[in-house]
Amino acid sequence: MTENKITATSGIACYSPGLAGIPAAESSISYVDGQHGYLEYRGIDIEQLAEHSSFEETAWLLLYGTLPTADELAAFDKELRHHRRVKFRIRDMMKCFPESAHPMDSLQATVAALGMYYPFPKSEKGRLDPKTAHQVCVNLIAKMPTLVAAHARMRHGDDPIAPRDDLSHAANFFYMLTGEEPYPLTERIMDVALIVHAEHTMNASTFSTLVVASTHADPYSSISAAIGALAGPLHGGANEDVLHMLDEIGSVEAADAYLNNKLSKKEKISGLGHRVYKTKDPRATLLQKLYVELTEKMGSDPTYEIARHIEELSKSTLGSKGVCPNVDFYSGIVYRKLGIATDLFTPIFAVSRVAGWLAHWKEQLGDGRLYRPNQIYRGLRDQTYVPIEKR
Ligand SMILES: CC(=O)SCCNC(=O)CCNC(=O)[C@H](O)C(C)(C)COP(=O)(O)OP(=O)(O)OC[C@H]1O[C@@H](n2cnc3c(N)ncnc32)[C@H](O)[C@@H]1OP(=O)(O)O
Ligand SMILES: O=C([O-])CC(=O)C(=O)O
Repeated sequence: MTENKITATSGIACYSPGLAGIPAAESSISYVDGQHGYLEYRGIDIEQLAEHSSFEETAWLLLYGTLPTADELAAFDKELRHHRRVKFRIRDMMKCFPESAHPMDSLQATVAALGMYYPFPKSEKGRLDPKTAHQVCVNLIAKMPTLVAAHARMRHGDDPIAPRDDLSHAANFFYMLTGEEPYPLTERIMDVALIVHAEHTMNASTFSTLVVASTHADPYSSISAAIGALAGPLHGGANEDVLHMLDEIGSVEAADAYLNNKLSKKEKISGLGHRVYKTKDPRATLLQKLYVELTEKMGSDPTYEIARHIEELSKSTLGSKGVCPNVDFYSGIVYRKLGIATDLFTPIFAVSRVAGWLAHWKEQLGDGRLYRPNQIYRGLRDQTYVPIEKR
């Protein structure tokens, strides 16, 4: 059989597993310097945005390329507040989901369902009509927090909490999740977490958005696909796994043995490593600072000490490979400190990242081409069909 195996390589320039290092688009939305641990949205350092911006303003920056004027920001904020509610039929549909459903699965399904209620005009598929595109962006950015919070409550038999239009995006999300209006520090921390997760070049979920969008499928399908990709433990799902890992380790004293055991079995440590960063992810540094800020008011807890110890230990075992904490390493520790359930960490990531996904969707609609890469065929050729009785 092996002699019949052939490799058809015609037209294939090169093959890079996981498309590592292969540009999949030209984009002007964000920039990463993976050697120095540097990230910019539209040319602005993420640290400056974390310090001075809000999620609403950052979302506009990503979507429209420049910081909004005061009037633009006020109008955008008003639109977002206005579109937070979701139709009761969507909530009824969610009531039928299993209580054990993972919130990312619920979010993926409900975002796909939104597309049935807000059909994308067929005449505009593949052509950017700025007004329609803007409406899609507002609808998804405004409604995704409501969908996440509604599922989080309904799975416990509680009624969803209606969004409030007197609260900021971050404060309203926290309020719908917990039933409590956040303290100013909590609101700021949620806001910064949303800012720093909003965009990250050609990551797997953004690429998924673009692959689906490139067929001129509707944007809700594209974002639903992106949510599916983000959920995986090698991508956004790692923020949940980090907390499971830290809980499993249980104490600083047990961290060394845990790490060595994992590495001896060649298993990956959640929250460490990145395709692009070969140093500590700047977002991990920012999220760690947020946690420290929180502890000044609320005290620290052992989970953080275990995480810090893992980071220290990994410097000697994995540092030479450039494997360092990524954005998912410290985010869950922050969310847990705010009283948020572990399986909601990745949905929070999605609520933020939808801004980046939509910015890429808009950018590609302008002049994108169908994604249709090649493959290296390694199967059989010229086989003859054998009738079933002769096999
Ligand atoms: C928002 C985000 O998506 S951030 C990433 C979230 N994902 C995680 O935290 C999951 C854990 N990390 C990983 O699985 C990986 O680092 C990924 C998937 C993020 C990146 O993977 P790749 O770019 O394909 O790197 P690759 O797997 O080739 O790793 C290169 C080397 O570093 C090692 N390595 C990478 N990550 C880790 C890790 N988390 N733990 C231990 N070793 C690791 C690999 O074993 C490999 O070693 P080798 O050269 O001796 O074989
Ligand atoms: O860029 C990546 O591959 C993953 C990542 O950090 C992100 O999406 O935020």
